[in-house]
Parts: sequence; structure tokens; C-alpha cells
Amino acid sequence: MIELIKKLPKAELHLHIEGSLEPELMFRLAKKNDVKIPYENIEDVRKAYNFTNLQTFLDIYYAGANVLLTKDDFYDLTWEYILKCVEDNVIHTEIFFDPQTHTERGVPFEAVITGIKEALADAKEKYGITSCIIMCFLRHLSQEDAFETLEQALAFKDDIIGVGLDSSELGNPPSKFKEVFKKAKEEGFKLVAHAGEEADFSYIYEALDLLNINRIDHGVQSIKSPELMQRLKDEQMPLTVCPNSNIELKVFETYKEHNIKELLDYGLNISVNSDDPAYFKGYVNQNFINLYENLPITEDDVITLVKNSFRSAFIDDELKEAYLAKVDLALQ
Ligand code: HPA
Ligand SMILES: [Zn+2]
Repeated sequence: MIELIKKLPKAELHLHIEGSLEPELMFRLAKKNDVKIPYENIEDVRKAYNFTNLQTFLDIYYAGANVLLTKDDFYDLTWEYILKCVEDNVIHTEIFFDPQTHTERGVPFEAVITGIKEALADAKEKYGITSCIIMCFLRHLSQEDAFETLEQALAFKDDIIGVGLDSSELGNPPSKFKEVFKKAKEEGFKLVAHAGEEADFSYIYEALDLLNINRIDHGVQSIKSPELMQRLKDEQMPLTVCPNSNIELKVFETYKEHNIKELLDYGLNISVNSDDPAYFKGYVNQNFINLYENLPITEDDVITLVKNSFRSAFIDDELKEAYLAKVDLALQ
């Protein structure tokens, strides 16, 4: 099974580039940029990565992002993630970034997007990896702030395929961002939102009905509503599930309690993703391996999950077919 997991080409649809900041790069950039970080050494960092919920993670994740200042820093961050894609056979990736985390520290929007974009262009040239960029609004900030961020993004419209919604979920429902998502849709952006990660399934209904999203990020709380499950199945609405993340943030106490197998068996369109791999102990293959080691996941399940990742990607039908054919070829 592990051989199968490794050899299958995959797409990753839920990856926060700031969440791929490995401690080694964090130290290197802290030194270069003369930014203080609250750790003495790498071991200290690993020890701090012991979360009790989403917020305890976010506090550390935003503190880590402080070391990112220049275009080159964002290039290096993205390039290191691309090297992990090569290792894990990820041939298409859709990357989230959080501009507000950086612009509020005085880092220009342009430095962030250009660094990411140039690394992705090199990834295409050197490894043939295709990619898109999705800009997330921080939901703990206001809709007005999100509108300002959208305004800044318009100058880079050709580089950004869609907008998303992340950060502290509880108390910040999708309805708070109804107007800015409407405007983003009018501007031609694809729409995604984190929903039903920690908060209940009403947030998933809001994301579907008020934000008109094309994909749900996480969505694991949908299992509590039979009616919602039926709807997600009928619509084949993609759910980008991140198993390691859910365990590390205590959405499920143990791997054995994760509901991905039930969601999949019900017929939902599920993919497997790494979310914030530097913080959650592993990249996409490690997520698959953990599922296999803890749940009754079959080889057919793995193939379905991988095929779903391409089916749900923001790429044209021709490329989708080509990638699905690559999966079939790897299976021969
Ligand atoms: O899993 C997440 N949830 C919400 N916000 C985030 N920002 C990075 N990762 C996450
Ligand atoms: Zn996420």
C-alpha cells in the first residue's frame, strides 16, 4: 500500500504556503532578517508544536510567519514546498496564501505574490508541476479589511485563481463575508472557504448558500447532518480534507476516530491534503500513510481520493483528463 501511495501522481488542493515553513528555514530567515523568534533551537520549536485547538495553532503559525519579509523569502518558502511535492509525486498544487498576515507587518502585497509566483514558474519549468494561487481572507478580521485586500489583489488578477477564507472559525461565520465573496465572484475569482472544521455544519450551509463556494475546505462536520450529506453527495461538492491537521488540532481525538472513511463510503467527493505540513507532522504522502495505518482504507479508496484531487482541481477539462490518465498509467 505504501508503494501505491508513493507512486500515484497527486494534486494538492489545501495547502497554506505559510504552513509549509519548516523550522530550519524559520531560523535561517530569522537570522538573515534580524527577526526575534521565541525559540532557542529546532528542538524547542518542535516542542512548541503541541496544539489543543485551531487557535493555539494559529497563534504559533502567525508568529512563525513574522520571519517572512522579502520577495526572496517567499520564493524560498515556496521552493522548499515544491521540493516536497517532487518527493511526494504531487504534480499539481493549489496554494493558499494569507496576504493580510504580511501586509499588516508592512510587507508589500507585491513582494508576497511575486515571490510565490516566481517559484511556481520555476517549478513548472524544472519539474513540470502545475499550480494555481488562492488568496485567503483572514476571517478574524473584518469584511472591510477583506474588501481592501481584494482591491489590492485586482492588480494581480491573472496570478490568483480564487479567494478563500481561513483563520479562527468559531465566531466568524461565512455570513460575515457575504458581500466580499459576491464581489470576488463578479471579478471572476473561484471561491472556496474553510467551513465545518471546528464549527458546526451550519457554517457549511452558509458557505454554500451565502458565499456560493466551489469547494469546501475541511467540511468534516457535515457528517452531523444527514440532509447536508445527501446534498453534498448529489452536488459532488469537493471537500478538501486534511487528516493530520484534524488530529493535531484535536478535531478528532485519535486517528481511529477520523470520519474520512465514512464520508468517502457515503459517496462524497473527498481529497486528502496536508494543510500546514511543517506544523502537522507531514506532507501529503504522510497523510495517506497515516490513514492507511489507522483506518480500514483500501487501495481502491486511495485511488478514488487521488482521482478526486484532480477532478476537483481548478484546471481545464483537458488537463484533468491528462492527469487522470497519468494516474491510470501509474496503476498498470
Ligand atoms: O486549518 C486551518 N484552519 C483555518 N485557518 C488556517 N490557517 C492555516 N491553516 C488553517
Ligand atoms: Zn487550512
